[in-house]
Amino acid sequence: MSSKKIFPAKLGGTVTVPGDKSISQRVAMLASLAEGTSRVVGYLNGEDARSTLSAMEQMGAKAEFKDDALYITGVAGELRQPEEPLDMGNSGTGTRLLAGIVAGSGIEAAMVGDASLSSRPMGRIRQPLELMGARIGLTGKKGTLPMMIAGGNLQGIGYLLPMASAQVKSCVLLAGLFAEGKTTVIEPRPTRDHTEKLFQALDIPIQINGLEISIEGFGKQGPRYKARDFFVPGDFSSAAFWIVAVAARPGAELLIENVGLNPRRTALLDVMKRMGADIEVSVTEEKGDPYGTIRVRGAQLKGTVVEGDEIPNLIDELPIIAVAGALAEGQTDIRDAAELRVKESDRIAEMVKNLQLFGIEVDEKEDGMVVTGPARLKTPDAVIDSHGDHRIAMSVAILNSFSDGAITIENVGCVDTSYPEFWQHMEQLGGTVE
Ligand SMILES: O=C(O)C1=C[C@@H](OP(=O)(O)O)[C@@H](O)[C@H](O)C1
Ligand SMILES: C=C(OP(=O)(O)O)C(=O)O
Repeated sequence: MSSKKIFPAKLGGTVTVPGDKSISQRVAMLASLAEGTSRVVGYLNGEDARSTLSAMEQMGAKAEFKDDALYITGVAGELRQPEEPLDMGNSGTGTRLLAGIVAGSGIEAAMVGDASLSSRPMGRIRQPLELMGARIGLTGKKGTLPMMIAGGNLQGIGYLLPMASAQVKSCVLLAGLFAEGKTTVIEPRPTRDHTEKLFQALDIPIQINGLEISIEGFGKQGPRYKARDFFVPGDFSSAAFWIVAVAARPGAELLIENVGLNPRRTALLDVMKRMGADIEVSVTEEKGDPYGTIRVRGAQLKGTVVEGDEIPNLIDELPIIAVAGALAEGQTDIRDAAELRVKESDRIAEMVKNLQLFGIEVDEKEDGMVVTGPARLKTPDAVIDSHGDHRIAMSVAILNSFSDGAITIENVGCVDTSYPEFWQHMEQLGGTVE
């Protein structure tokens, strides 16, 4: 089990974060279904993106990395039945989105994953996929993996999402590509819209009317569209760690280039500005999934409330927002975020426990937490276990950069799922990691 020792440090400088995990995985799936070869620049070289790509290769797509780009040759709508179970590793996004595609096609496939993924709820995709006519078996104890999918002959449905989840929304829309008739999903709150943007880029007919999204299915022969080139911007969720590390330290400065700026992903910037951070954004490309540059100058932060419609647009940033809360003056109150309990770990329980180890005052709530700062950090003697959750490992590493002693974080291999260069970038920005 790998571990890292993190020393206190004032972080700052210039960094380019690796490709967006959500966009990379959607590009892998959609380019694999296309007719012809797509050239993809910026594809994330992380484990989640790799397991999704391997699953597509098992079903007939061809993928090759050449001269800094990924070339994906698609199956023109007709997936091949995989001979082995699809191993989705640690990826909730890969599993839930791909389940929609497999259910839509006429093939049968099994999906498996690591211990963390095998504890995450899959009933949320079984319900709409069964309503469309697929057969889904969840053989795990509590509606969890392994999953058996027998697809084909789907009918379009109208579906009101029971929770704000871009994964469930995208699963239904991807299955809808293969259905007879129209599929409509209605979201309770706006969530990331990368699937919709990629459908538009590929000229797949999609109608978006506020929170209601519809597509006309291609029917059981599967979707027919041509390959194209894709650019994957840097992952805002990876940039978030450095944004908080610098925003919370008066005098520090940071420049992040070529980073995704989709407004359904960047609510952290609004939160940080409310907390008093000095942040400037400049958009390089507005079309499709926007991206550009973020400049941050550190300040003494103050507490805020994070709740409601903001939550889905910063869902993966909540562990690092809890860290910002610990460094800010007054209370930071995170609400409406019960979904955090079913991520790679129970992120509410894990962050509460970890903040308490540093001596920070924090109250656990069913759907969030209240953190009181500014904390005088007490470097824990104990080693901290990430419990296999990449965002917990990286958040604790940033928190310790504000401490006055070294800590050891155990079980850090998980960081490779989304950000393999994280430790190297920490050193590049002035940190010391052993
Ligand atoms: O659609 C996506 O790419 C994602 C959606 C979110 O999950 P939910 O849809 O479960 O909220 C997010 O937490 C995950 O990291 C990526
Ligand atoms: C929740 C996450 O990913 P996934 O659901 O794809 O495993 C994440 O990256 O924080």
